[in-house]
Amino acid sequence: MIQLNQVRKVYGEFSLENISLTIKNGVIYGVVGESGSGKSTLLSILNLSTSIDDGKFWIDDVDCRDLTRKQKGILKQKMGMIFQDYHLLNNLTVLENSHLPLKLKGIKDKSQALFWLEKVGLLDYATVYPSTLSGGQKQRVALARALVTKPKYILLDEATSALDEYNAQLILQILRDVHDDYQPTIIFVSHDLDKVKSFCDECLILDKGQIRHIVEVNHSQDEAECDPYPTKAFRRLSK
Ligand SMILES: Nc1ncnc2c1ncn2[C@@H]1O[C@H](COP(=O)(O)OP(=O)(O)OP(=O)(O)O)[C@@H](O)[C@H]1O
Repeated sequence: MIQLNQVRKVYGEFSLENISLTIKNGVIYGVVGESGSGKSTLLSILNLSTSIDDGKFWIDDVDCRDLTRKQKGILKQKMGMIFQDYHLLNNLTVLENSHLPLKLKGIKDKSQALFWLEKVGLLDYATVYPSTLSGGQKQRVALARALVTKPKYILLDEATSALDEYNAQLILQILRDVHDDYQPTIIFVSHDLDKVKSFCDECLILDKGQIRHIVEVNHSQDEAECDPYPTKAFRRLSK
């Protein structure tokens, strides 16, 4: 479980303020908001890449404010991350990129990396280098790399935004299958409201660095039957 209590992060004129939330184990949690609302900043806090300026923050009951390098490493091993710009290593092949998180754990066996490359439809590309791939293919390699350790937390920063609808749906379907398989917690940052509404169980709406609303998404409920405030907020954001 992830808990934030009154978290604050300041970047010059911009600040994330009063961020208090609980992300329960196994939930698919959306973070949505306009450009510059602080979505990536929040994700990089959750990913332990950015320190907080104030407030409290726990992952699995571990206080994340003053972690040693070793403690951070242990928590990070529970995470698989997809970055907005993929973060693939261009000097490694597709297979080596996908295998990297296992290699860092001392696991030489590449069978899991091959398994995930097949899942994302890129087995034929195992020996090529990322620079020769399309954006959608790079994103699928990033997905294979994020999933190869079977992480407890899967963090996705605009993982589908740069993709055509076919590739976006492919990635979402793989994530749904993974979620059905072992119920990881998935944190899905996006400005695409339709995808957040169809994919997530719960959704945080960020507005200028502050929580505007936390919405439980009821997939069986018609929008007209939903609480009018979040519906309005969704509409405003979708303009
Ligand atoms: N490392 C950094 N150093 C300085 N300012 C930063 C840093 N990271 C983010 N910011 C600032 O924080 C604000 C929020 O940025 P952030 O990337 O979190 O927003 P976002 O909602 O993810 O936007 P987008 O949808 O465009 O990716 C912006 O004003 C940005 O310039």
